[in-house]
Amino acid sequence: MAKPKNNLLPRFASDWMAKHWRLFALGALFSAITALAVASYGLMVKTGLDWLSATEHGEGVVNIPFLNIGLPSNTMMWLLPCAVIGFATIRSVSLYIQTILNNSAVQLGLVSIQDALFSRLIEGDYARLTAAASGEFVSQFINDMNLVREAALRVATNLIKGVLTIIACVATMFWYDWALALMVLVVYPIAFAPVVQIGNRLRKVSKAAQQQTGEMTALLNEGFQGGRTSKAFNLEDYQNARAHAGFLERARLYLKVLRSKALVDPLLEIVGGAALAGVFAFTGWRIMNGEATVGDFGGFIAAIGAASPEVRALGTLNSVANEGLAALERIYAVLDAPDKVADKPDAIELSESRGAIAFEGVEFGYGDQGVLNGLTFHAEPGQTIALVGPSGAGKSTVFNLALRLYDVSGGKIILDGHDIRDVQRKSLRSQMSLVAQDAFLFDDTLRANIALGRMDASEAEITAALDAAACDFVYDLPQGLDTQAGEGGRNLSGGQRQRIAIARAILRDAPILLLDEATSALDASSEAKVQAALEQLSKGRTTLIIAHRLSTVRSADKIFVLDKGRVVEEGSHETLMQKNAVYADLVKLQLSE
Ligand SMILES: Nc1ncnc2c1ncn2[C@@H]1O[C@H](COP(=O)(O)OP(=O)(O)OP(=O)(O)O)[C@@H](O)[C@H]1O
Repeated sequence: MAKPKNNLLPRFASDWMAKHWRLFALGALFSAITALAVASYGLMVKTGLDWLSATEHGEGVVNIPFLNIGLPSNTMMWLLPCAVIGFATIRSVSLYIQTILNNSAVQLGLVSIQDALFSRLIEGDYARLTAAASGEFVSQFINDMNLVREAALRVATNLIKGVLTIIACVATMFWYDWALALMVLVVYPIAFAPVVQIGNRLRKVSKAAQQQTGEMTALLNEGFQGGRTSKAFNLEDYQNARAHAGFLERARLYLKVLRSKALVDPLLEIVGGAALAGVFAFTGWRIMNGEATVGDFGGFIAAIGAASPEVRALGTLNSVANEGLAALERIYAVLDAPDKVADKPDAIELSESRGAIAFEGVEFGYGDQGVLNGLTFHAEPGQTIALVGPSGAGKSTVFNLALRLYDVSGGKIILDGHDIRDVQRKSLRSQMSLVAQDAFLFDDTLRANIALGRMDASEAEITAALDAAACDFVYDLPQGLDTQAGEGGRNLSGGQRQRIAIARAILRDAPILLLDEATSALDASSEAKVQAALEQLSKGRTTLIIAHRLSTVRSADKIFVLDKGRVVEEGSHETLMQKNAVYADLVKLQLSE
């Protein structure tokens, strides 16, 4: 269950930011120094104006605020410019240090969020990964992180500096003229109410915009990956139209966000103008009555001038923070989503499986529609079992369930006498070696892709696996085993990818082999070699084979013919041929092709 939204900020702070409190605290210290340096401008303007008007009236001594000492006019000539330069230098240096400190703290926090989000997705339910378009997760890492970064930075940078600058400026304003300061203090909060409202609205709009960004990323991904099909079928117009609709929607949502955001600055502008007008009128009247000096007026204006950018930054900070909160909501929704497939607290760790697998009355469906409907079959240790049947019968689903990528909705799967739901998933999967239909490779070297089967394999073991899987093509590549596989293995042909995936499975040396159309993309001569290697490999291991080409499963100990998620026939090749029913028909059909 996702936690309530109002928990987000404290959770965000304690989960990710609190551990970097030292950096934030130092950042806050430098923020305070910056704020005081900014507020000092008001005092210097007041002193400067009082000095100028004293000099104009022939007075030789100027009173220095706070210090309450009088300084000769000619000392002020050099002291005031030096003070201005000194405070400006302090302000610049502390601003720089504060920016670096806050950025470092936020960036480190973001690394932890990205680590947590990525491992949550990779280690969590497989169903979650396949349910959403891949672009949506990519977008979370890029766009949502940007929004969180922006919000956290603005809070760290502007909040303390802004609040302290405003407090210091307001304090000096009260010191110059309390009545005037009171007037300004009343106007600003009233003007701030709509700014806060805008921020709240932004949070909702921004959530929709971020959602759409995810869909957009998925659409672009699909567009680029489907380039071959798109060209072959002249689908450029179709692709352009889909992308255009996405871009338009993106622009619409962006403008919706902007319409709210763009209101903030003009609103604050009006407030600033009104405040200035009020100050002119009020101070003019007070100076005329001899209750204030020109220096007070100048200092007041300077204080408003110093506070205004901070007030404005706090106004836009609210919008940015709300956009960040919307992103945070999406991030926590992923982090908090419970896993359907999880290890029980007392789950057993399997050390070395014997390889006795049994599906007993297994029921399963990805959605409402049943895919497996009471599937029952057994594989004894060391046996080779073939699963054949029409497309969509549920054969690959059997592997998904054996690996516990999903849990059965009825019946059970037993491995060595244990219901696999009672076994730790990692230890279950380490008993199995899968060669999948799509033979996925990572964009790393071929050597690394093979070694992923067993991280501690030696070079000699890798070479042996390479030879057993008939990967002789590797030696013809200019960079041999150091060749980069490309995204998903796109630098290799389908058959080459399949052989590398087989080499990886050979190296894994697991007691159970799952071969899903493992040799379907191979040419006849490679297939014969790889087939021989797989037969050698399957000796002493339980092997489940899915194959459409029935010639590859003749030597299986037992063949199960699946249809609509249940076994409709079983036996060896010979018995099934003699039976002359479903399997025999499939074989005859293939022979006649
Ligand atoms: N991730 C998924 N989400 C929803 N439905 C799915 C998913 N994977 C498979 N299916 C559906 O489950 C059914 C069985 O699919 P499965 O891949 O197990 O069949 P198969 O027998 O291996 O087919 P083939 O021989 O074509 O590979 C199909 O109707 C398919 O549409």
